[in-house]
Amino acid sequence: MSVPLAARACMRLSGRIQTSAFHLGATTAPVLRRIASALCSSCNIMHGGMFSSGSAGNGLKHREKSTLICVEGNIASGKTSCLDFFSNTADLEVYKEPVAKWRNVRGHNPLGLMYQDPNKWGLTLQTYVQLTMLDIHTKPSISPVKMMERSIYSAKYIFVENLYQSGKMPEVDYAILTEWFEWIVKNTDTSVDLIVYLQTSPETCYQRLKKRCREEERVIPLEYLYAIHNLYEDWLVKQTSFPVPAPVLVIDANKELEEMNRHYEENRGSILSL
Ligand SMILES: Nc1ncnc2c1ncn2[C@@H]1O[C@H](COP(=O)(O)OP(=O)(O)O)[C@@H](O)[C@H]1O
Ligand SMILES: Cc1cn([C@H]2C[C@H](O)[C@@H](COP(=O)(O)O)O2)c(=O)[nH]c1=O
Repeated sequence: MSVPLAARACMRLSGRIQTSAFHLGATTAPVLRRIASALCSSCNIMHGGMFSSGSAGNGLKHREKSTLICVEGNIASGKTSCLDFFSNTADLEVYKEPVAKWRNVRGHNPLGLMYQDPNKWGLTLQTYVQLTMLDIHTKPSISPVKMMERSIYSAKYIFVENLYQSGKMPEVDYAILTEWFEWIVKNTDTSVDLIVYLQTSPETCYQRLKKRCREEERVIPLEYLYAIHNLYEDWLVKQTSFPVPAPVLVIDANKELEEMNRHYEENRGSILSL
């Protein structure tokens, strides 16, 4: 078999494993998922061991292969609390959203600017969010499992999309962000192995947002959380809007913190793809 053919065969195998793993038994699925994530997503050829790294042939470095879990959900749905819960787990690296960077880049606050005037500053914030997400996706791992809060995919499919659909982002800004996004996804390794979606009602998030009281977010109305919620549901539950990059595990996250933590403990294995 020629190399391109072998690569294409690997690509098909990898795709099949990724999409069907959740229909398999509890013992087979994690093993297959690990095999799938050991396949290089840039050229879809197995590169030595499970945690090997290599060059994609275009000068860009691959992420060392580990299982990547992205925790997704609306604003204040409990993502950070979920990552906090798992943060002391052995063999797991946790990456929270770099909100501190979005609030302070060299003395500027793009998050605050965007909430004050989305038309003017949406592109600025989303360009920086995309960069910081890419940074986390491509960080070489030292553990077999990596968990990150949101992803480069939700930044684009949820937040950029919301700005654009609500008429708060000019078409040219949307086009430029889309060009950047498509280039990044094609030329770097942003592959994801599992999406954990914390599903909440917008009302629950609104209460938690008010309780957290982040200064920049004081202007957020309930309608904004509805818009983000609907985009998430279309993407991850109905799967009708944009490509879903990994199997999705949906968790009802409306419950109180204690109950959520109990649920995380009881379902540790499936959440961490073990
Ligand atoms: N299950 C829960 N029940 C009640 N309050 C919660 C729960 N999860 C998180 N919170 C609180 O809600 C706020 C937002 O939670 P956080 O984990 O920061 O959400 P996110 O990271 O999704 O924005 C915080 O004040 C947090 O303490
Ligand atoms: C990814 C992303 C986030 N934001 C905004 C939305 C919130 O105000 C914060 C993130 O806080 P959360 O409690 O972790 O949801 O950042 C954005 O405007 N654009 C984005 O792409």
